[in-house]
This record gives sequence, structure tokens and C-alpha cells, in this order.
Amino acid sequence: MVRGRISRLSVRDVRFPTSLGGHGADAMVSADAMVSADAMVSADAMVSADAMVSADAMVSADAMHTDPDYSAAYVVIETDAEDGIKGCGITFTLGKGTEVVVCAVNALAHHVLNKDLKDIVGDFRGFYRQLTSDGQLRWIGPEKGVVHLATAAVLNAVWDLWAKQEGKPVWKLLVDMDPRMLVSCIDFRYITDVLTEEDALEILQKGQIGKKEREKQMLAQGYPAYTTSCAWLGYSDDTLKQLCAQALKDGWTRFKVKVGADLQDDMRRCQIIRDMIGPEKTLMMDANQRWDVPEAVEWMSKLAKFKPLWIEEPTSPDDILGHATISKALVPLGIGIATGEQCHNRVIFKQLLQAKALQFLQIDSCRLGSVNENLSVLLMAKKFEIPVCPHAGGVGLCELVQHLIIFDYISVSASLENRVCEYVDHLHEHFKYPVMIQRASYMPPKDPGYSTEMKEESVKKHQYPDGEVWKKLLPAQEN
Ligand SMILES: C[C@H](O)[C@@H](O)CC(=O)C(=O)O
Ligand SMILES: [Mg+2]
Repeated sequence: MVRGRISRLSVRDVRFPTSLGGHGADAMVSADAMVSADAMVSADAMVSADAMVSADAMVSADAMHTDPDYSAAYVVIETDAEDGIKGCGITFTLGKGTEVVVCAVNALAHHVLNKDLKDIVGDFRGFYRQLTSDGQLRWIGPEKGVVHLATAAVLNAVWDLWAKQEGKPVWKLLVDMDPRMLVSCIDFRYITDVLTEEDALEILQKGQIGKKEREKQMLAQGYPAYTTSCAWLGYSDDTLKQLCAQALKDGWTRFKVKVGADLQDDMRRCQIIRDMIGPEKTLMMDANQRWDVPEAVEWMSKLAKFKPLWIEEPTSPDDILGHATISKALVPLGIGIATGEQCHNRVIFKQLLQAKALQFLQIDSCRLGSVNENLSVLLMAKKFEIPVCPHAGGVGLCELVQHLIIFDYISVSASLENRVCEYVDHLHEHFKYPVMIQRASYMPPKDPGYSTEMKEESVKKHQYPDGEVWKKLLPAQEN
């Protein structure tokens, strides 16, 4: 039973210095500037202040994410109910970006404070619309960029609170929810030309057939995953080989490699990985928006010999027609286009689908407007029969998105064909309910909530700029 009035909202800037080990880097970092990847295995194995590399030292002219300190704007909402249950929400950012998102969360807070949770979830579409239509904040969106990341953090906290009060993990809350209620959480504004409320209801009603069996299957086998942990651009060949060998030992069969900085370097690294994983295992490539459209086609035609399943983010995430052109050129070579981790909202996804611009759709639990907007994208993907292969990694993205993709399989897609969810092996130790991977698959979480709650000691230690970790690092940065 949903209860309580939201009495408090707090938001904190939590940053992990992952860039020190080259983790998460999708841009080349000069060898001199690099700190050994081994130095940064966990937050506790912190590198010393001397090892801190200034961002400027790493940035090259065509840099993408050279120094990604994985970070989160971490929102906690409390209610006046006696149960003391809190809702925790995050959105994923990189370093400095967090302080901007924190401001936006504070600017949105008045929409949540003093609201009854039952009124929020009783008209979730209306509440979503209220947050995304704030008369003044809308101008710096709408439904995109910082303000939308902030919306995601707040709504993720609301979903966590709701699921915790119901005593269910979010995936199960969604699976058990009546299709009409699910539909009532979605804002269909701007997408009714491809998905109406009636279409959504029909898809969800069809999804009821065989639901119990699929739930059992998920609980027994989990949802298939691929790993991005072996081949960040910041890793040396030796680190790549070592991580790849370990991943093979651990049973991984699908691997993603970062490409796009230097063709000869890509050729060498892709050859190393193919040699290690053999011809049958799956290889994906990720360019993180590196190329212009013709360049993407040309570059990928050269990497085609390594048989990638997809090229991810070949160009600007906003260039829908550019993606369509690339897709037309590369699909005959057996390479699909994957994109979504920086897709602003459901409208961009709608157009990517309409333009046949992607073969794999990558939802992101913290970029779109939480579960609400992700539901609309899952349903559109189903309508267009495009497999959803979520973006995860960062900090907490695996924890959240597993709920969405497990729900998608049980209640929407009913298929595992060509579907796989990203996994990155960083920072899970900071979560109270970390993901569980078995046999290279996500095992459905059993704890109530959205797996968003962080350990308080981790938050305290990594809070920027006054957490213990940053107090040690910052003086070196200032020198
Ligand atoms: C900056 C991030 O690490 C980004 O490179 C992640 C990404 O593209 C992915 O996981 O895919
Ligand atoms: Mg990517």
C-alpha cells in the first residue's frame, strides 16, 4: 500500500576518480599521462595524490570522454510515513557535470516536496508531465540535457520508494502491474503518430501470454549480458589481453571494444581481441560519436573484417538521418547500428525507428525520464521489432537498467533474439544491492526497490569536494 507525503529531498554530488585508471575512457590518453590501470581496481585501492593527472594534460584536439570520473547526482527522498523507507535515485554524469545536474535537481525539488506518494503514482503521467513542463525549466530542455538528467534522478527515486513500499524489486512491480496502470505512467505526447495508448495496451495485453514461464526462466537463467570492461581506449595492449583472458575464463562470450581514435590502433586492438576470442564469439564496436557520416562508413568498412555485430554511436547522437545513411551502407557488410546512450528522449528514438536508422536500440535508465519514458521506448521498439540492448556501466547504470530489460523480456518483447544488456565491472561495491552476474547473465534482483541505494560510507567518502577521497586528490590537482 502506497503511503506518506514527501517531506524531504536531498541531492549529493558523488564522484569516483575512475579516470586515473583509464576506466571508462573512450578517447586516447597519452601513455605518459596514464596511470596504470591496475592502480585503480577499487575505490579502496586508491591511487595516491601524486598520481592525479590534470584533465588538461589528457585532452587532445578531437577528444571525446578523455577523463571520465564516473559520477552521480544522488537523490534521496523521505516521507512522513512511520516506516522510515527512503527512495534513492541517481543519474549518471562525469565529474564536473554533476554540479550542474545537482543545481537542476534542486530547481525541480518543489514539484515533489509535500506531495503524497499515492497522488504521484496515482497519476504518474500527470506528474511526469508536471516535472517536464515546468514553465521556466522547460526552456533549458525541453526533455533533454541537464534538466532531463535531473528529472531522471528525481523520478528514479520515486520509483525506488514506490517499489520498496510495495516490497518488490522494480522489475517485479512492473511485471505484476495491470497493463492499464502501466500505460497510465507513460506520457504519449509527441509519439502518438507511432504509438497510441491503445497500441501500448494491446502490446502489453499480448505480453501477458506466457509471462509466468518467462519470469521463471529469468529467475533461473538471468538476462544475457556482454562486457565492455576489457577494452577501454585508455588500456594498454597488455591490460586488454589480461582482462580479455580473465573474461573468457569467467564465461563471457560477447565483448565490446572502443574504436575511432586511430585506425591503425583500432586494427591492432581488434586483431588482438579477435585472436583471443576466436571467430565465433560476438564483438561489438563503439565509436562514441567520433566520426562524420562518410568517415564512419569508410572507417567501419575497414574494420568490417573483424566481424562486429554493431558499431555504436558512429556519429552525433542527434543526427538521425546520418545514422540512417550509415546504416544503409553498413548493414550489407553485416554491421548493425546501435545508439541510444545519449539519445535525449522518446522523440529522438521515435525518429531513429521511423528512419530505419538503427538495428539495436540502447535505452539508458538515467538519460531518459526514468521508468516512465523508458516504458514508451520499449513499447515503440516492440512495435518496430527492433531489439533493445541497453546501455549500462557508468556508476549504477547496470543496477538500474537490469530492472527495465528483465521487465521488457517478461512483459513486452518475449524474445531474447539478438538481445543483450551491457555490463561493466566497475563501482558495484558502492551499492547496497549490487548487480549479480552469473554465467555472463544478469540475475533478477530480489531486494525491494530500484537497486539505486548507495552505501552511506561510500557516498561520504566520494562526495565532492569534501569527501575523504577528494580531499586527498584535490591538492595535487591544484598544483
Ligand atoms: C564515457 C563512458 O565511459 C562511455 O564511453 C560509455 C560507453 O560508451 C558505453 O558503455 O557504451
Ligand atoms: Mg557506448
